[in-house]
Amino acid sequence: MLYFIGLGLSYETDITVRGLNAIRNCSRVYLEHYTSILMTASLEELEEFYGKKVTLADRELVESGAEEILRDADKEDVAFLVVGDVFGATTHTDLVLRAKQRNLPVEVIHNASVMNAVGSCGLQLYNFGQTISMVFFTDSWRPDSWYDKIWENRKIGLHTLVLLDIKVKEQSIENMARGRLIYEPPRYMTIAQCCEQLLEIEETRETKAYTPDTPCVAISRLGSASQSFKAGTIDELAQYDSGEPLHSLVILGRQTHELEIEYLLEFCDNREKFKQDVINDQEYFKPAAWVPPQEDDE
Ligand SMILES: C[S@@+](CC[C@H](N)C(=O)[O-])C[C@H]1O[C@@H](n2cnc3c(N)ncnc32)[C@H](O)[C@@H]1O
Repeated sequence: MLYFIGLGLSYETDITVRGLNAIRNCSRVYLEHYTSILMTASLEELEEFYGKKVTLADRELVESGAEEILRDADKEDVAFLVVGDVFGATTHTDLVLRAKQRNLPVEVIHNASVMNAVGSCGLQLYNFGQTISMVFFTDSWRPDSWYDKIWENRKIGLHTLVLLDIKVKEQSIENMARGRLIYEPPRYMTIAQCCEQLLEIEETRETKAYTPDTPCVAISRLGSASQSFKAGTIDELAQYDSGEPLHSLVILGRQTHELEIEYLLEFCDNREKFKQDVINDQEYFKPAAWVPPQEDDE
């Protein structure tokens, strides 16, 4: 059996009882290690807790060396662990499909994901639109296809969850070109970096999917003892020190409910200003008034 097991958001003990039991019967255990990190447990702590050796699976192993992970999964139990939920990142459906194409038995054991735990900032999950990923800009690569998705979400009044890039095993261009397997220290995008990139692309596009005054909420270290939320405009959060990773951002939609706003007021510096920012943003993005179709009198 190939088990895909979600680990939850933070602690080694966030795993479900069913997930833990499955791991204990596995002959090989892989931990996916490029889309997210378990914030409060090291590899050694996980190994001790499971009583098993755990192999870190980087992007190369999962995408190019998948055969190694799938090997003999019809004869023995193998576990592929994912921080959060298995399907909280888009990449893992590919591995599930490959296993199914080889007729390997697959079982998924779910867990909490940033995609649902984000509700603890007070915004209702039912009011979210498409999630976007913000990648680190480089001098020559500043992708902005996410901008259109924010625009689409905001046009129909929905919130946008922005997941922030992490680079845990990255080679410099020079080391890559020279074939040297030397990796840069891990990097995690901060809320301020994300907001600066949002502002830069709005300045280039100028179609006002959002403005510097659009209200947002910064979500840091969700599910850990130090989880924190900060509500403010994009401009304000571009100055915010979000601390240790991991971080996500939510750009508010126009349909923000008054209970959602009340919840968010706990997390802002100036309640009156934040309320006014929400009203101004809603006014700005208000859809054109509905005009009934003209009756044809003839
Ligand atoms: C590609 S997603 C993977 C999500 C994961 N599989 C899950 O289901 O939660 C990784 C990104 O989600 C966000 N994220 C994940 N866990 C988080 C947490 N505990 N607090 C805040 N943001 C988090 C960060 O932006 C991180 O870079």
